[in-house]
Amino acid sequence: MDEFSFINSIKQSTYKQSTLLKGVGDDAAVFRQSSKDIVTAVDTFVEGIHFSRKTMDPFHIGNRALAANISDMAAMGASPVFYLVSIVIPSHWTEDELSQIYRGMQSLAKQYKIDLIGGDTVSGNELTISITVIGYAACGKARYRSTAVEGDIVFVTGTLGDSIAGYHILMNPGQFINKNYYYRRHQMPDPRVAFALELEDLQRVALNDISDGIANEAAEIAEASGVSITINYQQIPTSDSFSQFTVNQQRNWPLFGGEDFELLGAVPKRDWPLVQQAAQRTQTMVTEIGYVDIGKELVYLQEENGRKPLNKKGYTHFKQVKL
Ligand SMILES: Nc1ncnc2c1ncn2[C@@H]1O[C@H](COP(=O)(O)OP(=O)(O)OP(=O)(O)O)[C@@H](O)[C@H]1O
Ligand SMILES: Cc1ncc(C[n+]2csc(CCOP(=O)(O)O)c2C)c(N)n1
Ligand SMILES: [Mg+2]
Ligand SMILES: [Mg+2]
Ligand SMILES: [Mg+2]
Repeated sequence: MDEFSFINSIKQSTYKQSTLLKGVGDDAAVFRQSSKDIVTAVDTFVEGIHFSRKTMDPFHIGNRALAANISDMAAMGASPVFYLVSIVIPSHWTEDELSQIYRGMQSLAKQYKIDLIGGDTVSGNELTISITVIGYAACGKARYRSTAVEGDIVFVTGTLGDSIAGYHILMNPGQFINKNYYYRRHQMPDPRVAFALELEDLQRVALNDISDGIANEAAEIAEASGVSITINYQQIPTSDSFSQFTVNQQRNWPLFGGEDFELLGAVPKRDWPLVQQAAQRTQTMVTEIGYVDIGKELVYLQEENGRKPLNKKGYTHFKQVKL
């Protein structure tokens, strides 16, 4: 199959979004929007860095690549509407595998009613998928990392550390409880869009999605807002069967593991009940894990024996730490 028949094979025959004027098939896509704020992001997914053939099937690769981008929309309080896919394909990938990658994306796209409106196809050495996502936020309601204020409650959705646990089990096959749960959390994470949109009535909520681990993500909120954040270690939510992992893994994974694609947020105390109601309406678990303080843009970890600065350790490209 050549580049052009490949593009034809992945082109949607109809589009779901009524604002689209031109999708795949010209030099660029066109959509018209006047009443919403447009939110856009791009994230790249590379073989050997974000996945290997051991950790993901082609379907998961597509699904996970798009999920990471949709998660950035959730973190902005935006509803995803369009995506563009730039793909670098090594020659050994078969037509069937490529079509599975696109099926993985399409299944999420169907769930979120989003359209593939463009992209680029190139041959190359490492399978690389770079997805640009476009979303809409209600005017003035995009959520920024820079809006946390002293006295806010810090919360997180879901449970943390599951994705790296899934990765660990995939890489070290053996006796583990709830393997399929952990695989799913690593291979097909659920972005928290519904929950984030349900927060629309809140005047202020700082949000960040957890791609690199809460230590890093909390630091991003602290730096952007010019505040410090204290996380209470005991309150960090983990899944029921997490106790099967070693003491070190149980400690490090929820803080530094990353790729959970849960949301970390900060809201005024008075709005915490509204956050809990939004969580209930969208069947999302939400846990208070700390608070915002004035201070030096630092993150602290509170434990029984006191409070210490939490290193910005986590997944950082070019600088890898072993967990
Ligand atoms: N190469 C780049 N050129 C221009 N802007 C960039 C580049 N890389 C990142 N950015 C910008 O830096 C900011 C932070 O990006 P970052 O990728 O850390 O966020 P993220 O997508 O939430 O995290 P992750 O990539 O871990 O999912 C964003 O505004 C992003 O658009
Ligand atoms: C094969 C393989 N090796 C390592 C990892 C771990 N990993 C890779 S990227 C990343 C952070 C998010 O990246 P980004 O900042 O680009 O969003 C993490 C935790 C993996 N998933 N698969
Ligand atoms: Mg990014
Ligand atoms: Mg993000
Ligand atoms: Mg991202």
